[in-house]
Amino acid sequence: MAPIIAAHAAAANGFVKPKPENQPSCAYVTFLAGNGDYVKGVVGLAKGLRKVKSKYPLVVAMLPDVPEDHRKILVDQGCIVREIEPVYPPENQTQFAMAYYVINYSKLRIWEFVEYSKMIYLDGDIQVFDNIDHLFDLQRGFFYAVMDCFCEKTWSHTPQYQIGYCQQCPDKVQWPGHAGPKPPFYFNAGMFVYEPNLGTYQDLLETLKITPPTSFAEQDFLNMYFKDIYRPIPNVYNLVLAMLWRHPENVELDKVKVVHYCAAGSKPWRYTGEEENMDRDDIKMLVKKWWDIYDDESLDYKNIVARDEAAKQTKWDRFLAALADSGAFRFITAPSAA
Ligand SMILES: O=c1ccn([C@@H]2O[C@H](COP(=O)(O)OP(=O)(O)O)[C@@H](O)[C@H]2O)c(=O)[nH]1
Ligand SMILES: OC[C@H]1O[C@H](O[C@@H]2[C@@H](O)[C@H](O)[C@@H](O)[C@H](O)[C@@H]2O)[C@H](O)[C@@H](O)[C@H]1O
Ligand SMILES: [Mn+2]
Repeated sequence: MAPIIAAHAAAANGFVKPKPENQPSCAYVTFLAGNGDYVKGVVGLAKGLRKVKSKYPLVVAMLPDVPEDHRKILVDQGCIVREIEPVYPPENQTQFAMAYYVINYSKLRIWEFVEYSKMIYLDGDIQVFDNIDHLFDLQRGFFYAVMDCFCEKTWSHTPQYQIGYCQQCPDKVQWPGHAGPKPPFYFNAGMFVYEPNLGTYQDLLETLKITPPTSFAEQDFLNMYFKDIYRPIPNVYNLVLAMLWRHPENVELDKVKVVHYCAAGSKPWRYTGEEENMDRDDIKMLVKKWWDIYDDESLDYKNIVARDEAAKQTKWDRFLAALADSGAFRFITAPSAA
């Protein structure tokens, strides 16, 4: 099994470094492109992070093709919007697993956000159901993400799929010697813990110019680029939904902290239940959990701010009342100016 770095175990054995004072800031970051309905995903993510009481803001790396009204929706939900320019791979004949994956190379712009010392990237089709702020305490200098699964037909073009090998169950079908070296651990790029850095950012863009694009676009590219410092973290931090029917033995649903709605037909905001596997009870439950947060008005930023203001005012009123009761000060009513 991969040398999984379990964040909680890491904390237990002192692996997590104590936070120095004045630690530069951290933030969550997601990516939004187009005028479609992914904006709902980002609203859901912003509200989900608030529901789990995360201490950190959500930054949205936004392409210019996102309409102004979508931008306003996200600002009104407390998101920090950062406009980015698209990043395109070199000219190619590649058939991406999904045609729109070509825009996903623009995710690389988030390495330029050096006002943050560490960030957690989350796809817009991800929801955080338990607080994962502790991942910001993982040791610096590594790239943390959850291992992907090779069993969906989206992988049918790969030797792993043709051999029947998957890193999620490496003992089930061993990697055969005749197929060359066993592939290194491969992560799903829907969620990762990384450190923005201008040198890395420039090198990423330069390296991309000479890297032929492949089926999973920027996910393949990031796996190649970070393979020497990639450290797997437990599946609970990014449940790729296909795991539910491909590796149920690796999933304890009540322990899952982050759900990635990446299986075909599973995007909650356009869920019909008609695609393969979408009529499963666990899928229906997870889609409902997403909608429960999305529809919860108490999690809207404006209501949270209003509630915090009211709480502050109540505290101040109590303080003044206690001061008055203590007789420490006599409140003299000012003579009427009239
Ligand atoms: O029209 C689009 C397609 C994708 N995305 C962003 O790109 C990410 C990666 O795409 P997607 O999640 O659909 O890929 P999957 O994880 O399903 O393969 C999404 O989560 C969004 O954050 C977007 O904003 N608009
Ligand atoms: O642009 C490539 C995308 O590749 C990944 O999605 C895939 C991958 O996970 C496959 O392994 C699954 O089979 C498939 O369902 C899923 O859509 C990332 O989730 C996404 O953020 C993005 O990087
Ligand atoms: Mn996704």
